[in-house]
Amino acid sequence: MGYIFQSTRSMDTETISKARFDENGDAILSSYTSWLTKHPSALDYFEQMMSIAKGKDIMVFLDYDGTLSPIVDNPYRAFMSDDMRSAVHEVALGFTTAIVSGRRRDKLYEFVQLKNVYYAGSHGMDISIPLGSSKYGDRKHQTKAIDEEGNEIVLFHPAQEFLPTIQEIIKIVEEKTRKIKGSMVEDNKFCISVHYRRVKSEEDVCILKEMVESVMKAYPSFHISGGKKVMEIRPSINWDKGRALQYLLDTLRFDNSSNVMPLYIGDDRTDEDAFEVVRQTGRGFSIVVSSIAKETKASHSLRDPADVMSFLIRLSKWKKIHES
Ligand SMILES: O=P(O)(O)OC[C@H]1O[C@H](O[C@H]2O[C@H](CO)[C@@H](O)[C@H](O)[C@H]2O)[C@H](O)[C@@H](O)[C@@H]1O
Repeated sequence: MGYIFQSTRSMDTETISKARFDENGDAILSSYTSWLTKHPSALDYFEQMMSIAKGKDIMVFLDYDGTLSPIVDNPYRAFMSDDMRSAVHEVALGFTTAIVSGRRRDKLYEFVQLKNVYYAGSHGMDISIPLGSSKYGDRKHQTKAIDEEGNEIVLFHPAQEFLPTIQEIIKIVEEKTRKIKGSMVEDNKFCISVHYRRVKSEEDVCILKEMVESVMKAYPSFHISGGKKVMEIRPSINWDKGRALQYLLDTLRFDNSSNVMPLYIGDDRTDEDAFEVVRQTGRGFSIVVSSIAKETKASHSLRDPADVMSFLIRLSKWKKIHES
């Protein structure tokens, strides 16, 4: 049985230990306090983190839903607050910053509306970089293009060939699931999200899942992964948010790439791939956004988007002090 996501600020230890699964279906560990010793708060450990980062080129990676905007019932209304936008803007003035999301890139830009950050949509399967900042080479799946404002950009689309099939799947899944009240199919361009947050009964959720699974049997080159009350239909290519992070580190122009330190903040299962890449680089910080104790590869934690904002504000202030 699923567990309703709830801030642990209002929960006592006994309540936390009774909870069993979060809304991803991931096990909730018994004690948040002992979990914090393994994944300390990035706010409490800020000074320690920055003493390690001093002299390095931090590159900031941010997930969107559940990290920069709180989880809400309607995915089309997951707005970012102006204060959060301004915090991200300030961070991006001091550090190279990218937003890596399951959302389609154009939608992500509509929400974030910042010109000084890089965008990787569709779980990293849609990356856009201005030509001038890209180490543009003979890399597969890269093409030059012109954006809406006439700027030369480099697009990276490793799942381009799947586009027609994705549209076909969307039509079939929409048709099949139409009767499940509250369900919603979101076209994320290179992947598809089937939402069930607003489906009232557990029985309907099961029927919906079976419907989607049965449709997808005819599409063996795709797989379904889970997220927060969502089924994510993705092409089965060797690409994820971790690979996207690596791509951005490799592709953006850094004078001394061994001096670059990735800092990734995310809340969802798909962010774990990026946490793993950060771990493998042997430098950098991975921060999970969670108010419950759960299995994660992240080194640090923050409770919720409000904590993320405080962290970002502190980070840009730190940068200003250490620049002067
Ligand atoms: O990688 P992310 O930026 O975290 O995107 C993951 C999915 O987020 C969105 O869905 C989630 O947030 C919605 C709004 O709060 C919520 O209603 C839904 O239940 C969550 O699963 C987004 O709509 C998906 O397309 C993204 O794949």
